[in-house]
Amino acid sequence: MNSLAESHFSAREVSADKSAKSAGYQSGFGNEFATEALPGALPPHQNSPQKVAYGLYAEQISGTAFTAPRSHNRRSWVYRIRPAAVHEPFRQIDSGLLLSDFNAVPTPPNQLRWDPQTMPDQPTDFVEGLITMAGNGSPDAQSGCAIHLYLANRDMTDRFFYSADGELLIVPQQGRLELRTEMGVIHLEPQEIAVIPRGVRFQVRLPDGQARGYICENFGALFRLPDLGPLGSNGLANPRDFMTPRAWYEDREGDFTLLAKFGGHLWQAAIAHSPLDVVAWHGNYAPYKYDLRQFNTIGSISYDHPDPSIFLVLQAQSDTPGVDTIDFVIFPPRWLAAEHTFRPPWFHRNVASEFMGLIHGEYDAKADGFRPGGGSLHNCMTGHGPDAATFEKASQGDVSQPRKVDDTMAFMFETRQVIRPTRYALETPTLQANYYKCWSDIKKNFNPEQQ
Ligand SMILES: O=C(O)Cc1cc(O)ccc1O
Ligand SMILES: [Fe+2]
Repeated sequence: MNSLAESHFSAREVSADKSAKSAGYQSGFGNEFATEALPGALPPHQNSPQKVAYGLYAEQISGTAFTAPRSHNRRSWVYRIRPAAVHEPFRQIDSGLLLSDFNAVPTPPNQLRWDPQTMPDQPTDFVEGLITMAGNGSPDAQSGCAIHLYLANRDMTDRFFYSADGELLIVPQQGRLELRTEMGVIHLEPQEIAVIPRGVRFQVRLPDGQARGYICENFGALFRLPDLGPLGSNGLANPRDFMTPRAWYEDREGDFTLLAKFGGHLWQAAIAHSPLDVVAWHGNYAPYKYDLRQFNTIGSISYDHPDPSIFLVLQAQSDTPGVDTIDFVIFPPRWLAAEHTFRPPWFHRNVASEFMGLIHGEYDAKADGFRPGGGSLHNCMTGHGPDAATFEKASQGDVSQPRKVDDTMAFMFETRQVIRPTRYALETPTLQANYYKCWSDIKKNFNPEQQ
């Protein structure tokens, strides 16, 4: 129960309303949550009574097939001022740099790396500031993902958005976000992530005036926590650290806009009320956030650098056991203790494809050039690994003592299918033309006479 339920803003008042305090969070991953902003708004023991308390409408939102196994089944019941159906017809609008067609340009097998994008000089909200960098699969196939950047410097006040194409994994890099969703408010800062489920309407406000970050739009099976296998029953991202907002609503009327990403395109409809009007809800299909600093990092305490699957936060499973369509992996601060070992990531080529971003600090495989807010892409079987400077340093240094890798947070969207950069990503001046040269100074050390 919360006191924010009485947030009845007029359209004029809302611009003065700088921040909707969160009504708090409920803890746990994929739980059956139940939350009401007005006492007694949730119907007891049934979902769809003949009349709902306070004159609310009952509505279900399903995120999985009705018949999905119970362990995967996700749906919620929302009790709202007006049903989601109440709005004018949608018409397609220009989606700018936001897209979901990844076949327009051939994908080179090159190592690719981008500098951070600079903030727009025009007022730009979260949706206007979406730039699709790469992706695979399609919303139609309900498999694959789009990798977007967002660069925003204007609050969404009268505009609301949802993606019917996929759930949105939001990774802030700079600036806090206030995510006002149908199911409650999430306050998010860099080093935290949020997931907004497919279809859930929301708007983004910028407490710091501007914000930049990354998004993985997951077209396929919903993100879930990985199994832990021999690690046992605890570790990696612990379920209790996931936070889902409590119900919060506004009763606000005006000339508003509802934006939908649907079938890879952007659509717009007039709506005369705020769709953030859910007074109570229950179920297991809801937005959540997670603080990456809570990750229980596991590593080698004997020898050799393990595969990065030990850093897996969330996975989107495919139909093939053990093969995910998307792995969301992080490289958080951690102790390196492996002896007689080359401690940074080794040289490698993988069947999976890897888009990396840097939230904060430095990444231990790259001495320089990989900057916070930038990105890199190493596709299926593309050779990569430590740059020449990192190799020199790590193959000479003392590895008899543990060393802390501190003050860093990098992440990877790793996918089963090749990640195809967009035309924009291949033509933007932020693409580093000389990235491949970070391996040019790798020396030939081979000497058959010396073991
Ligand atoms: O390419 C990268 O830096 C990511 C990565 C890290 C690691 O520790 C092992 C393999 C891998 O792809
Ligand atoms: Fe890699």
